[in-house]
Amino acid sequence: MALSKNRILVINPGATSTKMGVFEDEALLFKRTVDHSVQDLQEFAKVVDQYQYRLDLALQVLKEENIEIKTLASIVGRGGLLKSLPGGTYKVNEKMIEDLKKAERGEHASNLGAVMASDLAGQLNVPAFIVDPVSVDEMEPVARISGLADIERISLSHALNMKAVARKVAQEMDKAYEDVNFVVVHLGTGVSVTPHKRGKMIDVNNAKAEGPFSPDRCGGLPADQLVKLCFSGKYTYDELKEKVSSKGGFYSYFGTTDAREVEAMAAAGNEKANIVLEALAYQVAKEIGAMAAVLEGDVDKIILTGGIAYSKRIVADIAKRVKFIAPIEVVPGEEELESLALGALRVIRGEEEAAIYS
Ligand SMILES: Nc1ncnc2c1ncn2[C@@H]1O[C@H](COP(=O)(O)OP(=O)(O)O)[C@@H](O)[C@H]1O
Ligand SMILES: CCCC(=O)OP(=O)(O)O
Repeated sequence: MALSKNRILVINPGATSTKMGVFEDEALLFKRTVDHSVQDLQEFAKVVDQYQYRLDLALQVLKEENIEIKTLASIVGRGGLLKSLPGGTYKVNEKMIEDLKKAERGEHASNLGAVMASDLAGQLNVPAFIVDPVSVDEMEPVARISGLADIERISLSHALNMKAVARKVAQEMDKAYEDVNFVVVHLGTGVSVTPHKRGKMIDVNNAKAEGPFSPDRCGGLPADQLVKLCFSGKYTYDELKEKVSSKGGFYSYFGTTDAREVEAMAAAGNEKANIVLEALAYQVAKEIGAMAAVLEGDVDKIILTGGIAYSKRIVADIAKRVKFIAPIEVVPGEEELESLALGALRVIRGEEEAAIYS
């Protein structure tokens, strides 16, 4: 088989799934989502320990799709919790892999994207990239002040999907991303609410630690009660860290991170499920209001994206509270795989220079 120059494998490890696909230039050859239940992942103490499990699944999918790995011209992974950096396409290098393996900025499945891409690319002697990692940081100085001198607010978000969707919506308005103001909300396993001012994400609730709760995270908690819980002797450091970052939100109330299951419970008359669903929409709406204030009310559109944006009920519950701010555009699901492939293509074609992580 002739080697295709631009056959690109993209790998997006998320909290509850590994999404992957193969593109030939812009054309999608296939896309697959392998879901991981809490039970599947509970034997791994750290995210990096999931490496072989997720890699084997990815290789199995390639086999099932009849893609020979030697035909790949490059591999792109979702970028993880790296140092704060500007958006763009980055060549995977040793420093990046070292930082991700150490998980100094925290544990998240996206930390595996560059590691998986780098190992496969190394075997094939082709380049590996990441695009718009979760640590893209375009916050203005005022947004970094937390209110406690020991703590600085940081930017961790679904930057890849939010920027891709924002660009697409701007294009549909016949405008450039750099000419509009949006509040973009990613409703996934984590939730990001971001004001995009003329092409820059000038603030964001850190999707691992602040803002609304989400399917597996608690979001911002009342500080004094959290401090009390930390020193209650009920939990170790690791247990409490896991509780707030992957066993909070829907999971803490219902033992599932699947919004569809919680909706089904509410529809069957479960009152707790009903109010927790309403609370998610309520908290997201409050955060949208806060980010509209960051934009001084100059908001062209509010964009709702991510898996939960498929939920008519949650979207309607958010919309009724924020529709006074700006028109709402719903773009359910995500464009992460396409955005990863396009980011690599721009570099392969010489349209953009790959940034270097250092
Ligand atoms: N049709 C749907 N209706 C409601 N929720 C959905 C639907 N499809 C997916 N979801 C929910 O979206 C969440 C995952 O969103 P996704 O954007 O795929 O997450 P991730 O952030 O892990 O990429 C899960 O809670 C899932 O239950
Ligand atoms: C850390 C920000 C990105 C994020 O929360 O992704 P998931 O929703 O996939 O966990």
